[in-house]
Amino acid sequence: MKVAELVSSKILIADTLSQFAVQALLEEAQLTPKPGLVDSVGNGSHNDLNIGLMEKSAVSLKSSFFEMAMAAFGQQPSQQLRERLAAIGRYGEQTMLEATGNVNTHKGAIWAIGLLCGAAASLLSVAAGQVVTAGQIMDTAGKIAAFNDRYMPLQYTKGSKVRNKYSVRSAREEAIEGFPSLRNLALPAWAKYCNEPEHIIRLNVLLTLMASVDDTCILHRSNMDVLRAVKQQAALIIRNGGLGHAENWILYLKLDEYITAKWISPGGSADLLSAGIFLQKITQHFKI
Ligand SMILES: CC(C)(COP(=O)(O)OP(=O)(O)OC[C@H]1O[C@@H](n2cnc3c(N)ncnc32)[C@H](O[C@H]2O[C@H](COP(=O)(O)OP(=O)(O)OP(=O)(O)O)[C@@H](O)[C@H]2O)[C@@H]1O)[C@@H](O)C(=O)NCCC(=O)NCCS
Ligand SMILES: Nc1ncnc2[nH]cnc12
Repeated sequence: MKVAELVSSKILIADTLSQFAVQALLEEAQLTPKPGLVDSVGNGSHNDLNIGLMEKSAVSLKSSFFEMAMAAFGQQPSQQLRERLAAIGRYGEQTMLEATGNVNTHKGAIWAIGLLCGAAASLLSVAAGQVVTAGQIMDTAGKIAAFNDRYMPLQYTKGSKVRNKYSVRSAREEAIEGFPSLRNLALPAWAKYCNEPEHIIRLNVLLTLMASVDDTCILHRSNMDVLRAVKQQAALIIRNGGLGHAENWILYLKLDEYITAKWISPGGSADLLSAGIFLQKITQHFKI
């Protein structure tokens, strides 16, 4: 392949990946109704968020995802790649805060989708016609995340406060372990409910994640008992066959009432849902 062709194919792939990333964020935000989360009809347990802000945030992140894909082309997982993606990720966080007037809309999603975007670009640049699976993308993302970022500023984040208090799998471990919640729960749930309408599949995937994820957003605003109660209620709906069954909407309504009463938000599960939508788009488009 000539240099000009190579550069334009890289740009095309990076553009496609970053478009998919933004679409995944938009589709997660617009999925309705979601308990405690912003959706098309309400702001969930958030005084400072709304659907317009979520959409603005998603669109603002396009160039950051594009840069992450470009940075990863032709690269194997390495400390250098980890640090490059981290610098772009921090720039993305800044861009998000500027777009939203300082409200955190997508920090967890920038992390998860940013790593997956870089991993996909890295694999697509060497695969040239070979099969690349969602599993390989998650493995590669995990390997990148496992490298140390020497330039990470010391921040006392909500996640770090929760990690000091409880032994949990937060956003950090989720990525380093190669996204077990996506791999073992979300993607199998997609396959299991594949004959349902798309919005029901996605709500069932969200519930599947909520039944298991140690969501530091929930833990930071409440405690382990509340997280356990959320997990149990979400798991019950899934055990009963999910939201394709009309009678389970009563349980979903109860879960929503509980989440609203406790004023909590499953933001970590929402991020993993958008990461799952992103992987689905990649695998469908690149037929991998
Ligand atoms: C490694 C980082 C993810 C930082 O992690 P850490 O845990 O230290 O930091 P947090 O600031 O707490 O952010 C983590 C966000 O990840 C989401 N999340 C939570 N639990 C999980 C989980 N178990 N698995 C996966 N993901 C999870 C969650 O994001 C969503 O919630 C956000 C709203 O959160 P917040 O504002 O904190 O809470 P609210 O209650 O809404 O606020 P108030 O209204 O009360 O004020 C929302 O944004 C969702 O996205 C957590 O917030 C990583 O970010 C990092 O190191 N970044 C540096 C750059 C980098 O290295 N990038 C690499 C390449 S991209
Ligand atoms: N829809 C949503 N509402 C609130 N926080 C979120 N974080 C990610 N998606 C979210």
